[in-house]
Amino acid sequence: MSHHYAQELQIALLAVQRATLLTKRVFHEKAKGTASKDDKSPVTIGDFGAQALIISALRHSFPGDEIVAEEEASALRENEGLRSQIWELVKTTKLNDTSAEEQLGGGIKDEAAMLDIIDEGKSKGGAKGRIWAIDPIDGTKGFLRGGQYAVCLGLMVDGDVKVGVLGCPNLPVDDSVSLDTKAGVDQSDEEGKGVLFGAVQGQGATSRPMSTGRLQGSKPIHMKRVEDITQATFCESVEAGHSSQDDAAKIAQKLGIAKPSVRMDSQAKYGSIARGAGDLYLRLPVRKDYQEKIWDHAAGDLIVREAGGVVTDVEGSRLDFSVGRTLAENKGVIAAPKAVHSQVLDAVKSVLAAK
Ligand SMILES: Nc1ncnc2c1ncn2[C@@H]1O[C@H](COP(=O)(O)O)[C@@H](O)[C@H]1OP(=O)(O)O
Ligand SMILES: [Mg+2]
Ligand SMILES: [Mg+2]
Ligand SMILES: [Mg+2]
Repeated sequence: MSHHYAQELQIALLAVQRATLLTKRVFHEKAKGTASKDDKSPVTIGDFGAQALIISALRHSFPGDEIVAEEEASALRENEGLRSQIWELVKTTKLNDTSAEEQLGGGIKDEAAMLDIIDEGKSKGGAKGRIWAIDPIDGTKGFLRGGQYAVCLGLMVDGDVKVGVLGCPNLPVDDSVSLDTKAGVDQSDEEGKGVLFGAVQGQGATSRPMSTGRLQGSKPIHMKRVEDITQATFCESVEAGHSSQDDAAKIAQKLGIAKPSVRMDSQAKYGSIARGAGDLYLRLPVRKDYQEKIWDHAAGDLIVREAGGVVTDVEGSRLDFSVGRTLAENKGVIAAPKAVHSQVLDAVKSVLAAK
C-alpha cells in the first residue's frame, strides 16, 4: 500500500504544538519542579507533562502503534507533589481551536490515567512495525537556562524514519535569520519566536510559525549551498560532555573554518541547518560507551535529509534506528549539505584517527 503519511504528519504537528504550550507555561512559572534521574540528568514537570499530552494524542489516532519515549512515571508514582503539579498543567493545556483539540482526542481523563499514559512509551523499538520516538523536552538543560530546546517526535516504520516533527519555541520564526554565537543563549519565546519543523520521507521538509491553535501555513526549507567551506557555520552541543568541543575545533581548523562554533542545546541544531541558518552539525563522541538515544535524533535526521542534507555517524554510516531504543550501531553525528558532507567527513576521520 502506498502511504503518504498525511494524517500522521498532521497529528504529529498538532501534538508537538500543544506540548510546547505546556513547556512554555512551565518556563514562565517560577517553580520549574526539577528532579534528578538515575543518570543525574535533570527532568522537569514540563518533560513529564509534554510526554503525557503527546502520547495521549497518538493513542487517540493510532492506537495500535508502539511508542519509545524518554521518560517514565515511576518517580511520579512516589511523589504526590510532583504528580499533582504535572496533572494541573496537563489538564489545563489545550489548543485554542476546537477542531484541532478534537483531532488530538481532547484531554486526559484523570491523574491515574496520566501516569499510565506516560508509561506507554516503554517499547523496546526495533526493525518491525510502526514505532513513534518521543523526546518531550530535548535539551532540558537548555530549557532550564533559557537556551534552545525542542519537543521531538518521529515515526519509524520497519526501522526507517518516515515522519519527523520538531517544535522549537525559542528559535526565530524567520528561516533566513542566520545563526550567530548568541543563538543558543538567553533565548525566550517572545514575539517572533517559535517554529515547527516537519518532514515526510520523499516529500521534503518544511517550517511554519508555531501557533496556539490550528496549524499555520508552511514553507519548504532547504540547506544552504556552501560555496566556500572556510565560511561555513557549524553548530555543536553546549554541554562539553555531550560532544567533544576540542575535536570539533581541530576539525574546523582542518577545514579552514575560522568562525567560532554556534553552541546550542537540543535538536534545534538539526532544524537550524535544515533551514539554512547554519551549515554543519558536528557531534563527536566524548565517552566510547555512550549510545545515542533514538529520540534525540529521529526527527532531526529526517528533516535534514529531506532539506538536502546527509546525516551519518563519524564513520560515514547512516544512523540506524532499527536496533532498539539507542543508536547502538553508530557513534556521533555528522550532518552537512550533500555537496560538502564527504569533505567534512574526511576531516572528521583524520582528526579522530590522529587521537
Ligand atoms: N555523554 C553523552 N553524549 C552525548 N549525548 C548525551 C550524553 N549524555 C546525555 N546526552 C544527551 O544529549 C542530549 C542533548 O544533546 P545536546 O547536548 O545536543 O543538547 C540529551 O538528550 C542528553 O540526554 P538526557 O536527556 O538524558 O540529558
Ligand atoms: Mg534529548
Ligand atoms: Mg528529553
Ligand atoms: Mg533528558
